[in-house]
Amino acid sequence: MDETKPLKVVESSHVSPPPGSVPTTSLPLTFFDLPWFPLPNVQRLFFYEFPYPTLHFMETILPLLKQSLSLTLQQFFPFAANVVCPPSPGKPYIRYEDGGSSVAFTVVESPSDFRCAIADYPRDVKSLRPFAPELRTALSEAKDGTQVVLLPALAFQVTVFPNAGVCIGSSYCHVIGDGKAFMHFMKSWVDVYAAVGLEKSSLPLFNKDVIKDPIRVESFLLKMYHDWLSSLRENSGLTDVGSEVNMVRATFVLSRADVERLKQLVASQCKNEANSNQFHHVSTFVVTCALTWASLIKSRACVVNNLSYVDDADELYYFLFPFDCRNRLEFPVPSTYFGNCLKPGIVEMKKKELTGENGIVLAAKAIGSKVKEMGQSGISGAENWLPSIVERSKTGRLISLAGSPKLRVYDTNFGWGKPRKVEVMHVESGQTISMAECRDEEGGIEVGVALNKNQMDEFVAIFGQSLKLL
Ligand SMILES: CC(C)(COP(=O)(O)OP(=O)(O)OC[C@H]1O[C@@H](n2cnc3c(N)ncnc32)[C@H](O)[C@@H]1OP(=O)(O)O)[C@@H](O)C(=O)NCCC(=O)NCCSC(=O)CC(=O)O
Repeated sequence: MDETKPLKVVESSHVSPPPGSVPTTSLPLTFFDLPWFPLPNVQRLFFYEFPYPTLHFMETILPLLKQSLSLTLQQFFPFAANVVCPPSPGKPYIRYEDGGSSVAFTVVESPSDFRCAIADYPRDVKSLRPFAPELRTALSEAKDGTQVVLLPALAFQVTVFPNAGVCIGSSYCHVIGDGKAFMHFMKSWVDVYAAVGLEKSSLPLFNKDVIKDPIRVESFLLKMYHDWLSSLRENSGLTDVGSEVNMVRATFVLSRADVERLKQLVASQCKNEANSNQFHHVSTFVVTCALTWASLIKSRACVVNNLSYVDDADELYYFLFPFDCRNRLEFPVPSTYFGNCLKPGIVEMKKKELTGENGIVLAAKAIGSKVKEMGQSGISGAENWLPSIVERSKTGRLISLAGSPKLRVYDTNFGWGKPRKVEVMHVESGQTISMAECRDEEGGIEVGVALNKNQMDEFVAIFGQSLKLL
């Protein structure tokens, strides 16, 4: 059932803004953009029901899809550009060239089962890979003869499952922008496709000067960038998202009622505390992260402790989540700001707390406090953001979060219905979980998880049991 059958390439092309519509332009990168160089590209798959033959898609949908993409790229030109990576001591930057920059756009046909592709149940992590486009790093020669690495910003692959569905697979370079910037672009594409047009007030803002760097974090991050570039040249390739054998991925859906019950559980425990008058941040996001993180560590403990007895109850586990800083800093950054504007929130808890009876409540309190604290701290301590992630990820006990219910990925409706399923590929590393709003119920939430088969069995049982006991 998980077997993926070979694809047939139907069309291979490139889409760029209309010729002459965007002048050749360079944009600098900020200290929010630089940390993303070593990280994998973001691959997001949007699956739609489309019960028509491939020819129907090619004749009635594809021309307008490409034309509207071209017009949208005119407003979001960095997504048609490259990140230029010069050797030390050069600084990387974004470069768009009129007549030279474009987005790879491929159409393929798949004989695979669409229902299997959009399923929630655990499936081999490899089963979705054929639907995600690759972004290929290139080498180019600068005017002075030095070789520079070029990272393309974005690529699309549309997969048609004849008489069943289509998948718009995207791959973008995180250095260009974060999830908010990417979803701003996707929703604008939908509006242009539907001939709604783009409001001037909702156009992206490319002014990188809005990001202030009073403590010069950039200089430290540039050093890290040059180290990364050297290793890239030595290994002649980008870091791959490695994944173990026997890894499966699955989606877990929490209904609005599940979320409400979780919130009540946490709120009632907080009320019983001595400092009950203290405000606790008990949002949908917080309780969902708490349930998932606690279930993950419990399931890992079940699998590991079956194999050997290890006294690691005091060992620290880490949960990393991104915090969108737009409109939340010492200086104004508008919500339409294009680029990266995320800071990391890291929560740490002892294994015995997370896996204990009260693990979900303790995790919710820890994550909620961190969200609250981050809302007040602006960019202070920015020089420690990256080192603290690197240090903790070395332990193998760091789980990070991709996506957010606020990105509203299911609003990406081109006119043939909202997506049946949206998936984030790099969940498959097993170190990252994904989160999105629930497709079918306002207030519900979806979580994407990948684990080895044994741990997934435990996780399914623990996660389900926790919800039942609420
Ligand atoms: C730090 C946070 C995760 C914390 O989220 P919380 O929901 O706990 O807290 P909050 O202050 O934002 O919201 C609290 C309450 O206010 C309401 N609320 C506030 N703003 C809202 C909005 N824009 N839309 C809907 N609801 C909103 C909610 O009802 C919520 O309660 P309730 O929910 O209970 O009703 C978030 O603020 C945030 O920054 N999210 C964005 C993260 C992001 O951009 N991730 C993508 C990373 S890029 C990436 O990973 C790559 C990619 O994805 O492409």
